[in-house]
Amino acid sequence: MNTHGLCAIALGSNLGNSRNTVAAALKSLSATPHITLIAQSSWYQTAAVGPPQPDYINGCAVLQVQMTPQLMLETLLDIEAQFGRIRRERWGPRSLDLDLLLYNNLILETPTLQIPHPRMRDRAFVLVPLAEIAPTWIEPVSGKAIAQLVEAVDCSGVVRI
Ligand SMILES: Nc1ncnc2c1ncn2[C@@H]1O[C@H](COP(=O)(O)OP(=O)(O)OP(=O)(O)O)[C@@H](O)[C@H]1O
Ligand SMILES: Nc1nc2c(c(=O)[nH]1)N=C(CO)CN2
Repeated sequence: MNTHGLCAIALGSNLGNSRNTVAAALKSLSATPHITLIAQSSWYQTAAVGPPQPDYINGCAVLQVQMTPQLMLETLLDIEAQFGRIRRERWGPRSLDLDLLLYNNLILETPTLQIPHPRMRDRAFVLVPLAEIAPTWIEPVSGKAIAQLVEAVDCSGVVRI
């Protein structure tokens, strides 16, 4: 049973005042009991992947947590709800999206939680900010470091702001 560890998370928003939302969400997470902010990336403006929609603001953080992966997911979903996310179409616009990317070197597959996040390896909007703060972290499914994974994706739509 994993009761504590180092997590990487991704933040994204493309509805409302996205810059304020992602910054406030990270502040709220950092102020949560049993969570300590270790590192935060810059914010990026990124071209939307999926259906046509406005650009996103994306970023990543590394957090030390004293909670299980499941409880960490619930914490992220609670904060999404607090920031008024309306769940609509898959991959559609959202006021706040929080994804649990990595938890130590854990591989976990349950119906409600998959770690590493299964789509992180293909997503420049995740890998570019994560490479800033955790380049040597090994993504355990591919066995590759974040710095290696970022070299394999097209980063042209990801601009630091
Ligand atoms: N590692 C993970 N991080 C966040 N949510 C996860 C993870 N693994 C599984 N999920 C599940 O995915 C659900 C959230 O799906 P959501 O609607 O945010 O998908 P999405 O943001 O549209 O797409 P994507 O998952 O590709 O970013 C959560 O309720 C959760 O149960
Ligand atoms: N650039 C970008 N595109 C996306 C994003 C995101 O965070 N950034 N999130 C999505 C749904 O999770 C779908 N598409």
